[in-house]
Amino acid sequence: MKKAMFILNPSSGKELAGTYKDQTIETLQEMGYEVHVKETQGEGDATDFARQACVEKYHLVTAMGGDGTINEAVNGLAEQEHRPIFSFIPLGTVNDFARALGIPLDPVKAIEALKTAEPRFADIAKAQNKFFMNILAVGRIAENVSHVSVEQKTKLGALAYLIEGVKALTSDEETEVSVEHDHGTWKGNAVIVLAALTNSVGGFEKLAPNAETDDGLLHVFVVKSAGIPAFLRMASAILRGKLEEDPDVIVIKTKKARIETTPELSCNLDGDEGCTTPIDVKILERHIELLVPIKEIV
Ligand SMILES: Nc1ncnc2c1ncn2[C@@H]1O[C@H](COP(=O)(O)OP(=O)(O)OP(=O)(O)O)[C@@H](O)[C@H]1O
Repeated sequence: MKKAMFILNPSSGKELAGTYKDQTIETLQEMGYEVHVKETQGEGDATDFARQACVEKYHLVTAMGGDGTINEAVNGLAEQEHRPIFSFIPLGTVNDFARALGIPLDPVKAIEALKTAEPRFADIAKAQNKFFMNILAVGRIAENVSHVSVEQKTKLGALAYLIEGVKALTSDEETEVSVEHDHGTWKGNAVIVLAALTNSVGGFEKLAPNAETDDGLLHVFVVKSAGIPAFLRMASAILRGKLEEDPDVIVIKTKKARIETTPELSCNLDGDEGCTTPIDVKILERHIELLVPIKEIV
């Protein structure tokens, strides 16, 4: 019998994993899997469980939780030789990866959709020794957002970025940035550098409207330091899906990049604090096989 590992984070989102646990187990059993349930207790557990599923040759890993839990599970799968098919039920506050893949944000529907989902390969990326599926953000804004409390982020959502952006622009400290990519090097003062793999970033589904989950590219946006009016104009451009057209935004499509900053800054990976500059980032094309609902179900 095929084996599925079901990893759930009881603390994610509104702590509702318990409510959806039985429905998920039953659904996976109906799909023909012998289900092994693993509940996380803290940081790193989802990574360890996913890695164990690879070593023990599971066929499927299903994770239930927020973007943090999904990211941890992917980090467990990423470097293993045998990688089970991966699926997930979003329970977080932002759920960017689910938005990008058309996985329903309502957990009941997402579980139901598993029954008719089909496997599809998706890119992930590696920044230093960590993997991400959605977004790498480097800059004073990103660093500050990493330190915003979970409660505030839940309450403010994307507004947290706007507030930190205005704060960064009103401080006197400039950040010199260099982005070395497949086609050259960009150097200048910037407030934030984003490397996106999918169209949905921070809940904005139009930040990188052209990014596909399997296009083999990092969609890099360098937001130049051009003053508060320009920053607010760019914030509005993001909402309209027109960031690429802004004169103070540099758009780079590349398979790898080296991002350096002066001063040194920590980055934000899929919403959580990650490595420190200089950062080497590269795409791992179609690296994870995902169960994704067919369009009609969504
Ligand atoms: N049993 C647990 N109790 C408390 N924290 C846990 C537990 N299991 C895992 N964690 C922590 O939860 C973090 C991941 O949370 P996750 O991102 O899934 O939920 P969220 O913060 O509600 O969602 P989002 O990221 O969308 O806001 C992990 O990094 C881990 O440290």
